[in-house]
Amino acid sequence: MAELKLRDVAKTYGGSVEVLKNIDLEIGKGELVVFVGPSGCGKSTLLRMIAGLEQISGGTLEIEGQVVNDVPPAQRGIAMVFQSYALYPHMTVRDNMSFALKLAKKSKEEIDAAVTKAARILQLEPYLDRLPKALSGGQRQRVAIGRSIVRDPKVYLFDEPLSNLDAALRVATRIEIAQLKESMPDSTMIYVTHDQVEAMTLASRIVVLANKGIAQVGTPLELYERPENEFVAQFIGSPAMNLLPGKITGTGAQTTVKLEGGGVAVSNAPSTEADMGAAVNVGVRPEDMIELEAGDDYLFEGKVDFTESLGEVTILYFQKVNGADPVIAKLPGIHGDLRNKHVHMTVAPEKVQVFRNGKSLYYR
Ligand SMILES: Nc1ncnc2c1ncn2[C@@H]1O[C@H](COP(=O)(O)OP(=O)(O)OP(=O)(O)O)[C@@H](O)[C@H]1O
Repeated sequence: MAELKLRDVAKTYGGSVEVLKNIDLEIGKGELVVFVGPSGCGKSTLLRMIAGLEQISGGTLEIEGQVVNDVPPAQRGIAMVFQSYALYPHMTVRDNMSFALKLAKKSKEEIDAAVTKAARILQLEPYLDRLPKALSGGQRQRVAIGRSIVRDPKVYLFDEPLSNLDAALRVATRIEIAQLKESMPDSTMIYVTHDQVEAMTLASRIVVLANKGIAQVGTPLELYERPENEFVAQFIGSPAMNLLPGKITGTGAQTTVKLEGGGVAVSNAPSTEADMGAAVNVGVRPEDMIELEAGDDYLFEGKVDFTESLGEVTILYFQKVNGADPVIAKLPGIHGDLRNKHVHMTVAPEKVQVFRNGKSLYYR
């Protein structure tokens, strides 16, 4: 049974500002689902509605088969971890972690057992008698997580828990969260982030929110390899997927597209005769482009305008054509000065996406 079920959920602020609509989503027990999307798309709003901190304007939210739209936050069996740790500054780590259980009038033995267990999972045992001010940012975030673990919730909600940490600590804490999830395989977690690496590495499934709704739900690799639409194609991955306009010239199990730039793309995405001649965008990830000797069948050719050498990869920005975004290629390793060089590129057919009216041919 799904742990969490959202049916046709909507959110309107002040009776007129519609932020989310038609949200249908099921989250299974033990999943770690990550919400991503552009700023202001409603990620936090959706999380807060699940927590009960925000009224649901339409549709239903079920937790373990029970509609909880009107159930107060404390009775939903949910714990939320915020980006600001919201620890009580005058209480020790142990007291911070015990607080909710004391309020719930649990016995001292129960509280001690829960705190000891959470402290062990989070490696906080050496710090139990310290005040929050004597902890690092990462340790404070672990205490905040510990406060939710002791309550043994059905669902954990994380709202950008790592965004206040510096880069190195973010990586370390991200790995800790992945290990924490592994140590609690039955716990269901929902996680909001801006960070693609967090989404790709932590999620069992990613929910991409855009235009008030869900643009796609899938495993990280499904979203990367088979984006359903141009929005997801360009949102997941960095630099973003190139979109090259063209017309379909061959249909069947493979689709051939003659590109406006002169090249030809062959994709494993299937098409029908009705697609013949249709205007489409061909999607190609910068990292899938392979340099070709001139003269072969190329998908793209252009003059390199600018390069960035990152050591492990070199990013090529091609000269813009007709004011469109520059085409970008990412080549492994270090290259000599490629600026102004005329380069031909190809891409393997299984890596080529074709979008008609913004929607992938793979999803028909
Ligand atoms: N109390 C409110 N009244 C009116 N509009 C609101 C309210 N709270 C949020 N909004 C609007 O709802 C939209 C979604 O906000 P939300 O914070 O959920 O987005 P988000 O995806 O989490 O954004 P970010 O990534 O920037 O944190 C925004 O356009 C925001 O301005």
